[in-house]
Amino acid sequence: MPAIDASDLTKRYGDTLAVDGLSLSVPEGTVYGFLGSNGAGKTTTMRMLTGLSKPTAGTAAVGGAVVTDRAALRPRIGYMPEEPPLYDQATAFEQLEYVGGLRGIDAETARARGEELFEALGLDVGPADRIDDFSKGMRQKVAYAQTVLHDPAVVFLDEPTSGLDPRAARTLRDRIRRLADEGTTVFLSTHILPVVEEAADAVGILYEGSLVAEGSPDELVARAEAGEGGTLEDAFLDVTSSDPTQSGRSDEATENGNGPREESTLDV
Ligand SMILES: Nc1ncnc2c1ncn2[C@@H]1O[C@H](COP(=O)(O)OP(=O)(O)OP(=O)(O)O)[C@@H](O)[C@H]1O
Repeated sequence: MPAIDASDLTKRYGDTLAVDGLSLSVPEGTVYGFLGSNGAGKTTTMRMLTGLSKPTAGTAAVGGAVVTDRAALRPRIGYMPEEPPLYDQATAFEQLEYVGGLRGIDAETARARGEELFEALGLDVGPADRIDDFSKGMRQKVAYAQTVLHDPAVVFLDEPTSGLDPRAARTLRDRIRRLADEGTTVFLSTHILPVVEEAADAVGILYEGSLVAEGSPDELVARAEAGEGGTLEDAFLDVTSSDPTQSGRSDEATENGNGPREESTLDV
């Protein structure tokens, strides 16, 4: 059974078709790189796969739980959104204790696991160090630690390395790869293509709500016929262009206008 199994997943906001009949299958213990231009529907897809947004149509199961069954889904997944929820007034360890408490993990276990994770991530924090004094990179590492604290089967990461310096980005990328090598499935959305190129087993490219290309990074590069030295960026630009002279699928350029985002988190 795939770790992520989505069939015809669709989300409509009024006239905006944010995700249009998306089907994908991600095997256990692999990293799936999820790419797409701004507004392509990546966050909407992740919100549906993590039970935060109800699909307009279609079905999906993650870690064996259907996404509409939030009670079954919650313990099996970890989700690090683009702007992770952190309490500025808390210390890094208090943050993990709090999140652990929500997950049924006692404070002592959360603290011990936090120590391990922080060490692995190269995050040097003392027990009194508060999150509001942390750099962006330090915050991202705390956010990552709280996402994997309960050892979920499937982890969703939205731009985990954005704003990180090269060393911090590499540390996180290596952790992501290691997670998958240890059996966790990772769904990784990012605009930073080298991260996907190095960490992902498979890549899906979303364009105006539809999956327009899928394969290993090497396959996508080869398919883009980018020639010697082609990169995932060439492949990405090739399948996400609405310019008929630049894209092999230009005649499919959609009319799904990307309307303004409603300021609402209550879109279930
Ligand atoms: N709550 C909402 N209400 C109305 N429209 C929305 C809502 N959330 C997303 N959309 C619309 O759905 C489309 C897809 O948005 P989404 O945020 O999923 O894209 P994305 O690929 O994550 O973009 P980015 O890379 O910029 O984060 C956009 O047209 C967006 O305006």
